Amino acid sequence: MLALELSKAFPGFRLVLALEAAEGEVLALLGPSGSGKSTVLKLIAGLLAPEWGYVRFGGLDLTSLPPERRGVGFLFQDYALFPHLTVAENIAFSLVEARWPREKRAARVGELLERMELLPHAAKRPQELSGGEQQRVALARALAPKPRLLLLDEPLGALDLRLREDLLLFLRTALREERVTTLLVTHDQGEAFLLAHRVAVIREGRLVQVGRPEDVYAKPKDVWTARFLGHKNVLSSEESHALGLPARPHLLPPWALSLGGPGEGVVEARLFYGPRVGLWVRTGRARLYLEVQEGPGEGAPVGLHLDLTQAVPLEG
Ligand SMILES: Nc1ncnc2c1ncn2[C@@H]1O[C@H](COP(=O)(O)OP(=O)(O)OP(=O)(O)O)[C@@H](O)[C@H]1O
Repeated sequence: MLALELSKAFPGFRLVLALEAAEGEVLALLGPSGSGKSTVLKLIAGLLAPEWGYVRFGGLDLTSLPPERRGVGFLFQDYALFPHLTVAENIAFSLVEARWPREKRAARVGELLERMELLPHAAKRPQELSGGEQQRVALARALAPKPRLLLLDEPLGALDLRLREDLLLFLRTALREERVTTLLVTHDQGEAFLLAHRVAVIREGRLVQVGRPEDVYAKPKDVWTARFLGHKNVLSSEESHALGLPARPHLLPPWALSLGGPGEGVVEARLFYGPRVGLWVRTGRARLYLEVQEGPGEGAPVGLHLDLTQAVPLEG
């Protein structure tokens, strides 16, 4: 198990955080830019020293160990592959350093080349690879020495959208197959939801909420978290009251809205996303968003059915 309690201050910023992750768990640290996610990873890796606190992993206190003795693998945003080494040599690099015997090394590299679908590229140099392929090599290199704890900082950050999607599913399988305890930093809630067993939402150096993706999404703690997780129907106290809910902020989750009922709304915007259509509907009492497979055009009158029993009260 990974357990940590850490505090670190920079001018204008303070991190105070306690977290736990089970053996083999993928835990995502999800927060906006500047919330302190990378700082947490650096503290765990030993690249920064905390003001106070500890990092324990597998019954061992890592807090005072230098980075190289922590048994932690990491993949940071600006991963740099060694340009003069082949793909296979890049992956083997840390195994050579750690003095793995030749046969064991070859077997592990072969296993990772296969798992990462890099076999055809084994003898190439990094500059002959696409961005996505390079990213897979970097991941294989981080996994090679079988770290017990893996730290990933925006592992898909530098890639374009389509590559991100491909690699996302790939990474998901790799982490689960390797069963390595992983802390993953991202500002993208979709990425966190897909990759992680649990998500820790971080804001301004503090933990806001932690839980399974499904639970955090369905029951965000407060208005900020609901918005950050991508919810569109976050009602103010006034809007809640106008809809017949108690006068405090509420979330209407997507499953609380459907088309139908008396046509008291007007489609203000119709957003075509391909597999789905987003509709912003203005009613006399609120402006609400829902997604449907097909929907009426802008300006069309439309009925909205709201299931208010699904409304989630939010802290302000
Ligand atoms: N070495 C440093 N010296 C001073 N301030 C720092 C240092 N490192 C980070 N900070 C500040 O600490 C805060 C948190 O930074 P951090 O990099 O942890 O955020 P983040 O959530 O990882 O952001 P991003 O998603 O943009 O990488 C920021 O305000 C940043 O400016």
